[in-house]
Amino acid sequence: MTATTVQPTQQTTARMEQVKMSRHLSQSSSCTSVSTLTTPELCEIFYVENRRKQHMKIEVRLCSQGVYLRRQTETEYVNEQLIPIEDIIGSRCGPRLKKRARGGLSSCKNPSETQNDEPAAPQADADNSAYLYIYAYLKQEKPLRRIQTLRILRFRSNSDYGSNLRTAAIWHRSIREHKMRSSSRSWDSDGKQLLILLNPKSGSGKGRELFQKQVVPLLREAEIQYELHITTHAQHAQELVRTRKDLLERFSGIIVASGDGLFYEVLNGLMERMDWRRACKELPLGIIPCGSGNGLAKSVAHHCNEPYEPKPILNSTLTCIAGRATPMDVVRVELAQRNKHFVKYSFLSVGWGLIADIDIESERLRSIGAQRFTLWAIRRLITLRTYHGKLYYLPISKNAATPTPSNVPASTDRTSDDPQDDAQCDPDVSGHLAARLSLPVNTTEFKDLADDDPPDDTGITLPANGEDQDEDQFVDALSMDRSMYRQHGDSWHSAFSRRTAYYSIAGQSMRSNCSRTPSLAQRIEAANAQFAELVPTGTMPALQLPLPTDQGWICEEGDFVMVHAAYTTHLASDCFFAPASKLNDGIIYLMVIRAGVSRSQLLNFLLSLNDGSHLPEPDDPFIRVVPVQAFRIVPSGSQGIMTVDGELVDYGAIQAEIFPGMINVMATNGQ
Ligand SMILES: Nc1ncnc2c1ncn2[C@@H]1O[C@H](COP(=O)(O)OP(=O)(O)OP(=O)(O)O)[C@@H](O)[C@H]1O
Repeated sequence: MTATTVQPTQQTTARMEQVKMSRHLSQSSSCTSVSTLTTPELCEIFYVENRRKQHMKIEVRLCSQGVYLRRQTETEYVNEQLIPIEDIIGSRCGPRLKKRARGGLSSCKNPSETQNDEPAAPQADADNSAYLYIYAYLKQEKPLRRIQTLRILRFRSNSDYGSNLRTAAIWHRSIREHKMRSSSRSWDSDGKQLLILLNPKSGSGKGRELFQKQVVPLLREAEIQYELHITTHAQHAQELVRTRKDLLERFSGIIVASGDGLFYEVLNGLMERMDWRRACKELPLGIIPCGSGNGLAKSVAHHCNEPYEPKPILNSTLTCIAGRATPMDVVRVELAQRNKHFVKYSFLSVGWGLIADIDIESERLRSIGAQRFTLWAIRRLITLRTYHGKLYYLPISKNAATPTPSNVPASTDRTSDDPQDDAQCDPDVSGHLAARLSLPVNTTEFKDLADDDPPDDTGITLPANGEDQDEDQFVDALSMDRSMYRQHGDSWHSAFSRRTAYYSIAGQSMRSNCSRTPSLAQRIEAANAQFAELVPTGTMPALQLPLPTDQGWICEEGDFVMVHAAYTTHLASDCFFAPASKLNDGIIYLMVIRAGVSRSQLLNFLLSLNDGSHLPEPDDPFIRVVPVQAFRIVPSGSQGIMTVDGELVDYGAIQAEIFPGMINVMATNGQ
């Protein structure tokens, strides 16, 4: 018979198979209701038999908050569980899956292949049931972690597989619709896909394998279509993002499966596009940490109150596929390189002195892993260097007008304003739900049976980490798009050539003085307007020009052990550098350490970086943290190390200015 769950009077027979519960079949009646939402609430009764041979009735409801399970034994004891819709990453319906395949199937496929990925109908004499697999990663606050959970519903009311599948498909579709409503973004809307860029050389060089084992199964469970590109050389990702013509038409977001270096390439590739403004607004960026530092991935997890360790790749993938995005600040960095000036866009840090030295010089010890930082820090402390130069900064003031590129979305994080979010985060939501559904209140938490239950072939022993994945399919998917097109205006990548055209200087515009005819003036106006569209214009004068004296700029000259600017909480996953930072606060945290600081104080500072307890006392004469919106460093001499987002740049004058909320990053608690 057909269990069309939208008919209130219809009787259904159904069965649920659930974690480590033994199989049993029984008749049940259906209860159904139609919510005020377009997507109906679904409700069915399933039966299982527990280990003590007790028959248990399980009511399963699907509503906008999630999947609600209420279990009742013959003695009327009731327990319940709500699997929140935001913790469900996807579902799948079809014939019964082999046990190994449930936790994550196969691997990435060609998009055209995945279109036809409908499960094959079973043989005539085989099981005619259709199964619904619901994949969830339940968030637990204390300790903060995600618990992998699979619920399997078995539909077998009808004698033929097709009818059972249709019933299961109604549930599958409804879960998808509720999920799309709750997440507010859908990575596959308008037939778009996610673009995933993977650096096979990042970190320990196992990025490709880790992606295949940990990321692919989750993408599969979430039914996310994607196009994977594996970089073959440095700058590859930047070139691809800069030149790909159909980037916005084809993709709904970009995920970087790598370290911070590849994210830096992607950000700069986006900013070098003629349509950078639209790209920043419409293409959220995600990070899956396969590198050695992984400062951004840890900062995003911190921002979202998501777990990171011990499974950073799995946790970050869940964040990327949650279907939300939150604005993040970007810093425009202008630097000199062989007498030319360049602009780079940064999301993490600018470093001069101690930490930049340790980061870059310890590269030669890369083979020993993260301990290279500790070893080199000791060496640097013994042979402590100081650098002479000038540091200019513009402190954050309430009245200060931080540059906001026009048309870039307002930098408001709507997390806490969203009433739906509040409802979803409410730990008592299941109790509320029970009350709303007029359920008994003497409930306890719904628990799976103990782990030591012998796993049967319907039980769930997770994770199944893709052991059955097909290596060939994976290789097939590694297509590399080499389509290139010439951009208009070659010169616009260079800040120098931009400046020779039209460049805003501290509120004024540099224009040709020989414009006597109105038509020329109009042309200049038009060109200026066009230029304003091409690059984000800030408030700082160009690097070689003096800073204004009347706008609150402060200058310090002297010997420095370090000046390190950060705009995310973590510089690396174990370096909680700027604890007060928010992804979208428009603040650069400038850590300044002056010469004269004792070695013991420095050692203490470095050792405390991992938990954020390194911050100085407010009256510390040597170490200070200054919240600024822009700064400039002019080092004396030509020997030293400077980094932008951990990448080595030419040593010399450098300046930076923050653009609040210029890009969007994938998050679990954003818009
Ligand atoms: N196929 C490749 N071969 C060599 N280098 C590459 C390749 N693809 C990208 N790169 C470069 O490798 C650099 C480092 O990459 P990435 O940041 O991903 O790893 P990492 O340095 O280990 O991590 P982190 O930056 O978090 O410390 C990037 O700057 C990028 O330009």
